[in-house]
Amino acid sequence: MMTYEANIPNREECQTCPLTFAYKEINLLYDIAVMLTSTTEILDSVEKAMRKLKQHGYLERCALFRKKDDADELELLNSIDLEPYQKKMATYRFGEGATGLAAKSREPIVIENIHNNINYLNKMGNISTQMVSYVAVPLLQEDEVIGVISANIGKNSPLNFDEIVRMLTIVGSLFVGALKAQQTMTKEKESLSELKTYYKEELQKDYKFENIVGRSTRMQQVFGMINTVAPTDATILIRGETGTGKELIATAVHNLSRRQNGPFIKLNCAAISETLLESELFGHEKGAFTDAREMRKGRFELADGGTLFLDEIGDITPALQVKLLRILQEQEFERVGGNKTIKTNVRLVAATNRNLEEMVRKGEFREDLFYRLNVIPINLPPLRERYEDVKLLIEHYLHRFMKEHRKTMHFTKEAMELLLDYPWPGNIRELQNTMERIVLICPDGEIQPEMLAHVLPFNYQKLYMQSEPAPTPQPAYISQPAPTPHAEVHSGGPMTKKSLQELERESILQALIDSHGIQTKAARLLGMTARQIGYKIKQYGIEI
Ligand SMILES: Nc1ncnc2c1ncn2[C@@H]1O[C@H](COP(=O)(O)OP(=O)(O)OP(=O)(O)O)[C@@H](O)[C@H]1O
Repeated sequence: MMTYEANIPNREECQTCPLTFAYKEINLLYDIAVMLTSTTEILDSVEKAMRKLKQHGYLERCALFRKKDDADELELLNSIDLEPYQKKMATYRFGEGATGLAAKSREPIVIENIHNNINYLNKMGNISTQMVSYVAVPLLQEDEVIGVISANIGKNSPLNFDEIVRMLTIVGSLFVGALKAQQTMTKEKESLSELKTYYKEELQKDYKFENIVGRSTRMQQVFGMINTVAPTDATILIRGETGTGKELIATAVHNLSRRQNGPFIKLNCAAISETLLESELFGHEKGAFTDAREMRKGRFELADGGTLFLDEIGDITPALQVKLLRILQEQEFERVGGNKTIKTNVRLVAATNRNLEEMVRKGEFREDLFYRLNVIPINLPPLRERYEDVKLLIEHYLHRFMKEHRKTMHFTKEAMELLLDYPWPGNIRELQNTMERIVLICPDGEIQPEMLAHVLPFNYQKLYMQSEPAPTPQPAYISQPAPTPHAEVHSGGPMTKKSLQELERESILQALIDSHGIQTKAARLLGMTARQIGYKIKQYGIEI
């Protein structure tokens, strides 16, 4: 690093030559700028810069404050000459003392004599008589106060107040610029590592076609359909209750299509607000709204050349339905806040567990959009309608989790019957979670029915364990003929839709009791998502 300090005279020495003095200032600022840009340890460099300013006799006790995110309050970011206990006290509300006043008024505050000025609060105490003045300069970014830089000025400072204010303004902006650059870098690093984790998780998911279990006629029909339509670019609408494998099937469609080497991008339309959803779908231009500091591509743009999976499509608002229709018809759109038309080549796979036809009838979902989406409908049956797959899935997940957790176990006939008779209201997701819990909780060896007490909803076991003799494995269909009353569940007879729903209601109620009314906890116990349990609580009119 170059320094230009040698042979440069003090102000007294160069009264006749103010330019030489200015050069000295410039060189000092140059050194600080180089220091800040040549490291990633910005706060260390800030401190070094403060010491340099002190060395030159310009400033003492220099301090950099930043505005808190959630309050009009300043907190100390870095300083020199302060003890830890003094640093703790160094917070100022906007308007409080000279430092707070600088933030509030957005103007530099100069206190000529700190020893007789009420605005100098001396919060940190221990001020020497050598320090006579105090200067606090607000730091602005895009017209917002983001902090304050301050310093005490000794009796012998070679600079006058104007020069000190100028010096602090320049140094403060250098500090802020460097800190901002570091912040952006950290954010980018974080989002890169999030992306890495995301892709790692995605890779770990069992998205390979051979991992999609299903020997039932209904699932065989689904597989046949996927094989036929995946290679085309047709829009697909996957229908099915929660946890029936809609996302898994969407991924299979992508992997079997000509777009398999392109991106597979997904978005759950129910999880976010309308404004956010619009910007997630179409992206936004810089400045489109308050938080839009940078341009961001939306999912339609990111999925260019690949597949976009829109889950919970039934949840989008009428305004967004119009925009979606346009993009489906014309394959073009504009980012939020922009007027440039962007072309995209995306294959859409949508999914929902809502009754779109009824929504169309009620005027809640556009009919034209419905037909655009419903080009190829794929209906995924719930587990209760494909009883023959339950055993397969139990075995599939038992093996998978045994391998994952390095355990060896098998079910007794009775334990398997208990699982087969359970209605699996949360479908495959619930079954999968239950199997992992079983593998984790049960010891190696034989799994007895009693051991399942901790993994199946309490009410189900109560119903089941009471039944004597042990029920024979009967399919728990709603499609069973001859509905039988609830009590017959105890004797192992087929469950009626009513008894199944009652069972589900009771399981949910029990889980809510077990989790002291905390829905997310109850959902976890049942292998459901918070949204699913919320929906069921509403459906069954359960009061919390
Ligand atoms: N046929 C299947 N064979 C094996 N595992 C499956 C099958 N279908 C789904 N799964 C697994 O069940 C879990 C739930 O599946 P998925 O997320 O695809 O359901 P979903 O219908 O999209 O759920 P939601 O409606 O809640 O979004 C996933 O872990 C998935 O791997």
